Amino acid sequence: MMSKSTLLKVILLGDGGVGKSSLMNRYVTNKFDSHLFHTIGVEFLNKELEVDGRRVTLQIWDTAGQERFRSLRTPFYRGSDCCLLTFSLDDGQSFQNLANWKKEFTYYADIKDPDSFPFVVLGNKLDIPERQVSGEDARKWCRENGGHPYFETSAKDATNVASAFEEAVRRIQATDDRDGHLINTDTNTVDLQRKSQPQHSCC
Ligand SMILES: Nc1nc2c(ncn2[C@@H]2O[C@H](COP(=O)(O)OP(=O)(O)OP(=O)(O)O)[C@@H](O)[C@H]2O)c(=O)[nH]1
Ligand SMILES: [Mg+2]
Repeated sequence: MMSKSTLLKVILLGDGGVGKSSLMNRYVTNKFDSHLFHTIGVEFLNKELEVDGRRVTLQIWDTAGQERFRSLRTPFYRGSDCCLLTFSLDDGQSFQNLANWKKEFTYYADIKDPDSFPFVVLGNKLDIPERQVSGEDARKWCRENGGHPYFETSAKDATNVASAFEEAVRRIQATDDRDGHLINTDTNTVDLQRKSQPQHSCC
């Protein structure tokens, strides 16, 4: 008999060029492309993993960070179980914009209680020596904006990428254990007590 696997939707948000697609590709396919094209709209990839003895299917949604694609990405926010707010450590403006990304997500995903929603913050491109954002400033922002976990990652050399996605799963599980839940991908049954339902829409 197959064991149960839970489907979890995590969404990567952040300015164009911070490395969202690269983080997803590194995690799912273990590859890195130094000349990746900007994303248009959204794309997603699935990854099976086990966290603390529980099997999950992580559905990672990668969105277009450029402002001109705003209307193409926002319809896909609903049903997210966790939001990965991403900036680049060599780009101070992308860090400044985290608050806007959080606001955009909270509005379009229709999050009723942002304080208890699992956000994880990623400072990417750790491998680049010219930093514009210190770990101290990033941690301070996370502390003051809801106590979000913070990871410094490099999609290029794979630093902390798996740990960041695993933390996303832990945060979701902690929230779900509190609220009651879930979707079972083997039986396709839905627990109607769950607050947010994953959606499987596509363009
Ligand atoms: N040095 C370094 N370069 C990276 C890293 N992650 C991504 N890049 C590069 O940064 C550029 C932008 O990366 P993407 O993954 O396309 O960025 P994105 O956030 O998906 O951008 P949009 O799709 O426009 O929203 C690419 O040339 C990547 O190769 C990293 O960790 N280190
Ligand atoms: Mg992209």
